[in-house]
Amino acid sequence: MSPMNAKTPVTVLTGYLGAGKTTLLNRILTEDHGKRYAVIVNEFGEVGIDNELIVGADEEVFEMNNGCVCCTVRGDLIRVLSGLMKRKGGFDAIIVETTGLADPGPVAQTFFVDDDVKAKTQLDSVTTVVDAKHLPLRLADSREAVEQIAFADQIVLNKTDLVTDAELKAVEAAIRRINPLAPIHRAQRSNVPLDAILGRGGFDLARITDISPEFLNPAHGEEGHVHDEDCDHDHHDHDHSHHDHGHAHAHEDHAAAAGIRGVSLTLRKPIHGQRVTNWLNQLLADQGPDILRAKGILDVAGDERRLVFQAVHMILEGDFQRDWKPEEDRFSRMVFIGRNLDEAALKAGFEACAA
Ligand SMILES: Nc1nc2c(ncn2[C@@H]2O[C@H](COP(=O)(O)OP(=O)(O)OP(=O)(O)O)[C@@H](O)[C@H]2O)c(=O)[nH]1
Repeated sequence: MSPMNAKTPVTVLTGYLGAGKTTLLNRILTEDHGKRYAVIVNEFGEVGIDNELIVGADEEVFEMNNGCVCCTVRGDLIRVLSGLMKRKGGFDAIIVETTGLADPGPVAQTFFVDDDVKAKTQLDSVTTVVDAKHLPLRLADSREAVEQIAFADQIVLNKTDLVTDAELKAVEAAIRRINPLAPIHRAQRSNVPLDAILGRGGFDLARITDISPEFLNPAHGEEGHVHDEDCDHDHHDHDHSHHDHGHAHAHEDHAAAAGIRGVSLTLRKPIHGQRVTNWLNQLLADQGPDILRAKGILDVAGDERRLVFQAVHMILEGDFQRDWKPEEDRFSRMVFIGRNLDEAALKAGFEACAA
């Protein structure tokens, strides 16, 4: 399962206007890490201050042949990536910075769909930079801001210098409600350790348990649970201290206003492989436009390996990966992030897939 080491990892960097993406990018480009990064910036026709960076991409989004409006890819990005991959020597990694108002969906889907891109690159993560001070406002007024959090494999919670500890916890709680899965890295001036965010395989479920152990653990509680110190660890990041549960329910309404939230489901019985595949395919076909992201690790009856899957809207990919370890507690878990999610129906559908 690792043809991926031949592929160049790509980080999609997203985040609302002014969140700190360029600050992070500058750190990536100037720190002494001995790696060669190519940066692709999409400028939406503006001449931005970003244009010293390596390559520009035009906004060119198209629908895929299946006619689903949620399935779009970036033609410009495919061309720029293909061009980069042909360069002699290549790059250790590629960063795609999207502008603050972009929907990360089409960018992420590009990596699943185009054969050439798929053969040569590997989406490492969608990394979203969030402004801790302004997030509450953005969640209330900007659908893009909510979607960027929903799509994230990991989140850089920046500008923590501008908020109190209580505000910070409230912001984390609001993020968790939308995206129960993505590790949150607190930062000032985007000073997150680069090795904590790049090359972590955040998009690839093979490593998801390394990154967010809570993903495989039984749920701590109901929807809206604020993770405690056992959750959300990034093992390289020592400045996290979640000593309490923050009870920041005042922010619930913001995410609710955009209607996007995360639902996570756990089943402690082996799953019937074909049944779960059929169910997921049907679910995504019916609700793909509303389901922004889904991820899961499944204990399939009769197989010693963990089945992992990952979806962006309707595009679903799944793979048997490493064996369950003998001492490992086996169970199946999936997370859906989207709007209009019917938790009871999802739960019933999932449970019906038991072997
Ligand atoms: N106080 C404070 N300011 C920050 C921090 N990080 C970045 N800034 C400032 O916030 C402003 C925006 O940062 P950028 O890195 O340009 O943000 P961006 O996300 O690239 O913004 P766009 O290109 O507009 O989408 C700049 O003036 C930064 O100096 C931080 O942690 N704390």
